[in-house]
Amino acid sequence: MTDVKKTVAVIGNPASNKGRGAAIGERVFKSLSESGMRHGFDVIDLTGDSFENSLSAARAHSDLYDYLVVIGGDGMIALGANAVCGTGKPLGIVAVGSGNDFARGLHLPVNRIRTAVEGIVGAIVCGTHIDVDMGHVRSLNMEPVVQGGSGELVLTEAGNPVEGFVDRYYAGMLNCGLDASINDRANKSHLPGGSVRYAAAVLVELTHMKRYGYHIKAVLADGSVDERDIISPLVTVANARYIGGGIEVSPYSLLSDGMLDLIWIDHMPSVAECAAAVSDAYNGKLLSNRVFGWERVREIEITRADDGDEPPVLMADGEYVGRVPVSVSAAGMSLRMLVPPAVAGWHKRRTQEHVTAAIMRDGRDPITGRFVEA
Ligand SMILES: Nc1ncnc2c1ncn2[C@@H]1O[C@H](COP(=O)(O)OP(=O)(O)OP(=O)(O)O)[C@@H](O)[C@H]1O
Repeated sequence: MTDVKKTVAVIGNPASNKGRGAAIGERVFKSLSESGMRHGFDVIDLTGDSFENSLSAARAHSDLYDYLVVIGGDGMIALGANAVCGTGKPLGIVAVGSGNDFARGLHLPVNRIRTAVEGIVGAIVCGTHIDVDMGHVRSLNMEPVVQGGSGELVLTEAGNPVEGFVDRYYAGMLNCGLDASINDRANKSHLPGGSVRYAAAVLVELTHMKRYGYHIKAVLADGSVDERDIISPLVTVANARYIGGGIEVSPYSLLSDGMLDLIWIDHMPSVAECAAAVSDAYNGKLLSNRVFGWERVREIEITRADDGDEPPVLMADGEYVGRVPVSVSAAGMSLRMLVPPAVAGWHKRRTQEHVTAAIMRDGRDPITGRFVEA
């Protein structure tokens, strides 16, 4: 490290895990502070009493720190990403949530606090980081604002809905249909373990799928525009690969390609097709299944189609976002992540060629996304 003393800001989630989150936060703070004494950096705590307050503190005090470390699940990573995206300040993560899908996709330790802290210290000392893409979702109209944790409307003192524009980055996926309902059900479940909750929610939600009406206008990888209605139970705009504690919904996602992956259910699936899709989702072959459409997009507008049901409240990284109409774009290489040298090396090795090989294996055309007929 250089002679100028650096500062690491830490943000935990004291409310998580029935209060265990506070103890985990203290443990990480203590451990990082001890390393700081050895390696010459300071540690400060910017944890607030809510998601919004922690995010505001991270933004308002950005001049006080050189690195931000968040402790928790995908929601906390979204908090960190929205605080430092586009600033060049590296984000470290101690993944101790219920899903931890972004950390999993990055090959970072999951639910291993000591290893995660050692990795962060190693990255600071060695100066290793990787730059990754983010999804960026913005409202096209002023809409009622929803609470991130519950999806309930935010009300004025007089009880009227507060209106505003969504403008946020997401690391994992923007869930616009059945996938948002699954996420919602899993969040409210009392079953033990994030992946068990998610799998149970998948099975329930598959039994009453709706035909949501979306109109999409997407700019594809080659610059061409795809505009049409999609009447479907599921539309997802993925930046990263996993959701629900390890379900690989977007196996072709590459965090350094400046693209997002649009995935949707192409036709109402039969029971047999649903069963095949569930099994494919756990072995990385979901998109070999003809129930799903896939397209690689640079940006996309999602509005309400004349036909179909009203899409639910959208979710991103397990948090409620707001309703369509929205525009979504890839913010290429906009988030700098603190990763130890071994993880930085793994990312260099996962290239476009690997992804293209998986697309061809699944029988799709890498440009159009359509299945290539034999
Ligand atoms: N300081 C805080 N006080 C209270 N609640 C918070 C605070 N920070 C975040 N939250 C809430 O915690 C939830 C997200 O927690 P987190 O991402 O750590 O865990 P998780 O949901 O178990 O993880 P995963 O998304 O990986 O399943 C959100 O609903 C968020 O609004």
